Amino acid sequence: MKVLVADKFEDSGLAGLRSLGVEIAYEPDLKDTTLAARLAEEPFDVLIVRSTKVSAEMIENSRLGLIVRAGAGYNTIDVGAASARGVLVANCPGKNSQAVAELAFGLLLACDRKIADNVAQLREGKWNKAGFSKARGLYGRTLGLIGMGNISQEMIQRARGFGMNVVAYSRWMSPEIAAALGIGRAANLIELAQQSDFVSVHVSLTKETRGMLDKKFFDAMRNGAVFINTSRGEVVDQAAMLEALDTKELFAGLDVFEGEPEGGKGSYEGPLANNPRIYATHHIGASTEQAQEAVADETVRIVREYLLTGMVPNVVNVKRGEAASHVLIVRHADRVGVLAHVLEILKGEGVSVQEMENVILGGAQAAIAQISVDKEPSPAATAAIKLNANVFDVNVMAIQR
Ligand SMILES: NC(=O)C1=CN([C@@H]2O[C@H](COP(=O)(O)OP(=O)(O)OC[C@H]3O[C@@H](n4cnc5c(N)ncnc54)[C@H](O)[C@@H]3O)[C@@H](O)[C@H]2O)C=CC1
Ligand SMILES: O=C(O)C(=O)COP(=O)(O)O
Repeated sequence: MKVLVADKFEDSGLAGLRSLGVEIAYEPDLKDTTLAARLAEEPFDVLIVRSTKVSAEMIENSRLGLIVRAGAGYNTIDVGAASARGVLVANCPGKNSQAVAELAFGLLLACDRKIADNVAQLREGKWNKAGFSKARGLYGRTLGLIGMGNISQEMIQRARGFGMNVVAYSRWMSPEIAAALGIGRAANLIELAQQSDFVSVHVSLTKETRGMLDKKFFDAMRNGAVFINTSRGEVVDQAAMLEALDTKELFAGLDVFEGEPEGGKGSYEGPLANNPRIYATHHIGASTEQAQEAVADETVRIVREYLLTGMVPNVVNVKRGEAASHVLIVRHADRVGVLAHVLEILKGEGVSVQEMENVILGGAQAAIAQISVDKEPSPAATAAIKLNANVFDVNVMAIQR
């Protein structure tokens, strides 16, 4: 198996991959055309990336079977194109969430105490205790969280340590779950903005979340509030945020930017770099030793499972049973050709198999195949399946959703 690592990756992860006996090409500077050319020229089975973009063209001109996002957000991978070519995409959920929560709190405190400006002025030889004595403080204030995934859950624990109240907006969090987490629940983003002194965004970038934090949201924020974004720049309407920094006297702590450079070095001259109301970091949320080691371990686990079993943990592009309407349960003698017989009959009826599992029972005499299909096979097809001497029985069940 050939594995291409096209991003910076921990030594422990490279050692873990080597111990699997796979052939590794570690080329962390590949991107855009150089990555496309490399994938087209050599038949790699697995591609490992961090924030490096993986386009449809790269996927289509490759022999990849698996793309691993060594991190959480996979918006930089054309998952639709991967699905269309039968390429699995997996990520490492929850492995860097503590690191991101730590940075989000760093930005939150930095915005409240203007730490970067303190440092900058002292380095210029200026003492300005008077100018920097207007912080609001965190204790007793309300932190509003957007999204309730791995990072938000880490944020709750840290907010508790600072004596903050937490309110969250989430699509799936019921009042009971909010109560169990010991936090408040905002019915929508406007309510969240109105209730929060500090807002921190932790949603994945999707077509629904792109530009989700718009002018209406920023208009609803409290005057002088702090806005933290460590998720993705594109979740925010940048013009609306920039306007609100002035009109609502907000401060923003940002780790991510629309159109940020790929990789470790580059230039950035966007409108967010020089605004005195913005404290910005260089997309370093996940970049702690602990987080990178945890991500590397998980990446090695994913590749190991793929290599040894063909199964992939944390796949993000398998749609389990969504198109299936019926399931066939075929109890049969464990003999060569039985499943081929069943599939041949289904094919003759134009019935498409969605998922299939065949388990062998103790003693290795008999097996049960569960085959989910996109429409109900006719009674004639079921009868034809039963005609095989090695088929004991066939049941067809409608899937209840
Ligand atoms: N700055 C950095 O270095 C890092 C940034 N991230 C970013 O943070 C994001 C969140 O990370 P995790 O919490 O680990 O992911 P997660 O998958 O555990 O949580 C994402 C949450 O977003 C919610 N969500 C998605 N669409 C939504 C919508 N339309 N409305 C409301 N909620 C919605 C989901 O329900 C889920 O609870 C990642 O997708 C990634 O973009 C993640 C790790 C490092
Ligand atoms: O895990 C994520 O979603 C991140 O944004 C981390 O990005 P990185 O691996 O540091 O390029």
